Amino acid sequence: MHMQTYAERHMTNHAEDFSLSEELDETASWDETDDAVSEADDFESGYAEDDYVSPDGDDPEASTGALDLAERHQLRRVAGLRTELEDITEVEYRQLRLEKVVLVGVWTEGTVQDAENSLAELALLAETAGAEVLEGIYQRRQNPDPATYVGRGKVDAIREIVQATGADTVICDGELAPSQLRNLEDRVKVKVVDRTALILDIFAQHAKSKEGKAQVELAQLNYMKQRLRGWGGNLSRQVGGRVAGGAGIGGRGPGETKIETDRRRINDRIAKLRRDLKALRGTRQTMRQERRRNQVPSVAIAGYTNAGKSSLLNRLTGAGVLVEDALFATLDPTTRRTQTKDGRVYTMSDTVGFVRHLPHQLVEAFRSTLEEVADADLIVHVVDGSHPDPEGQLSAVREVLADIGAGDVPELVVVNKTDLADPLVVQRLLRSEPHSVAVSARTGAGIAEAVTAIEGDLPRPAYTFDALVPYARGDLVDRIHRDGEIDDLEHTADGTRIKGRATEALAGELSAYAV
Ligand SMILES: Nc1nc2c(ncn2[C@@H]2O[C@H](COP(=O)(O)OP(=O)(O)OP(=O)(O)O)[C@@H](O)[C@H]2O)c(=O)[nH]1
Ligand SMILES: [Mg+2]
Repeated sequence: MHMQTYAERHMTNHAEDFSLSEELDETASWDETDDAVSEADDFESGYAEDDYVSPDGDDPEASTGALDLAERHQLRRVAGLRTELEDITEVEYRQLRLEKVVLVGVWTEGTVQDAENSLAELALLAETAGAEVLEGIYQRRQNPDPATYVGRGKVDAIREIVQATGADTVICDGELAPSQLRNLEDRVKVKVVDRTALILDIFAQHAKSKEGKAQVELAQLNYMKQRLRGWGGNLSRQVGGRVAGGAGIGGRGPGETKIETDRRRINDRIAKLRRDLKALRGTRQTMRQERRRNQVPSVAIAGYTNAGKSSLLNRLTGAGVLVEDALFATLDPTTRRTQTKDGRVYTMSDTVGFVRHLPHQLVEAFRSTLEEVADADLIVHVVDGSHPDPEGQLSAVREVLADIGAGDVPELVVVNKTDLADPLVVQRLLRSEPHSVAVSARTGAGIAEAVTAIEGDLPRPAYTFDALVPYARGDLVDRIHRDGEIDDLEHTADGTRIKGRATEALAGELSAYAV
């Protein structure tokens, strides 16, 4: 898509229009307090039918393959409106149908450059979700307004921009309280969504596997549950008027009873998704245990979205994973078996990209996927050296890593896109990150060094041995090549004399031939 060019193409900086001196704003708030959802999740009730995910479904490790872009874009248009509950989720999330949007940010700290980067990222997210960005504006304020996010005086200015540009949606650069969304909608007269909803929408569009879809839906429902009442009134107006053409879904007036029903159904659905995910997790754990039993080392490629993680996996293993200039192209982890130069087998996995302020609902829902990162023997942390703020991306990723318990896993920083990046920036990153290499996944520059660094970081087999393996046991020699490390090998009259390191199981078998 439009990575580097967005800002030049579209962005209108209205920071000056919005006076830089903080308006001493009205402090009164006209809205009720945010709804707290008191109902506990009901794990026992729920639907008996098992129509969504089944534990024996997709192999979670199977490659999702190179997914055709056209096919994916089609997915977004297919609305499977099967039940009333799905009506809500589909309409609110999968089918946000953001067409023409105005972006609004509140800039509370950092430099002008930070504020612009943040809005440029929001624009990329919006474009990834399928929207056309008409205008991006931000306001300098000490804090977002508790009632309307931007200062109330500025809400009128936004309404004017919306009217002048013909936008149908306003996207705010943060996570807003339900009341803020409602108040803004009331005053700007079009749909208002926040960054969290936008990211959830992209995930919903991109999820392919059963597990991925279930994880995203769980995150969406948790997000929506807190906003039922907040959005109830506006929902019928928005959906009825704009999306559904006044009929069908939008025809329902979501009264208080309706909201209670919806809430109960959401809780039921959440309970079911959790059960399904637990079953899927079982399959995944079995595989992981299998790997661990055989002591196959694992490498997880992690990093900011669009850093080039999938490109690197392809370059290193020929995996053929989807690569796209879009945010969150990869949602379903792909694992590949590969070998060191001396023949040791290890696995390498691609993972979902991270982003600043990754919605906590997503971190929660994707926890089982992310746990694989925490479980890895090495994290290859890919960072886009050509991005305006690579250091910011490194620390945003490390925050998520710490959050999922991967803070202590050894890390190799791979500065990617050196073909595009400013060499001075690359040098700066290599200096500030002591354990790092620079590569271009596109041209292949630096890949050999990266491989050497990765192989050097793999855990070594724990047991040393010195054995004389008879020629009849060629199978053992093969296994030493695959699972062990060879320091010295010599063909003698009586067999192959090998010194090296092996896993516990292999060392046990070799003890019969110990010298
Ligand atoms: N110029 C250049 N572009 C690259 C390089 N590596 C990746 N890209 C491009 O960057 C974009 C993102 O690459 P991906 O490999 O999909 O990135 P990712 O980190 O897997 O992204 P997500 O899965 O969306 O989080 C694609 O357009 C790639 O072609 C590189 O070394 N140089
Ligand atoms: Mg990817």
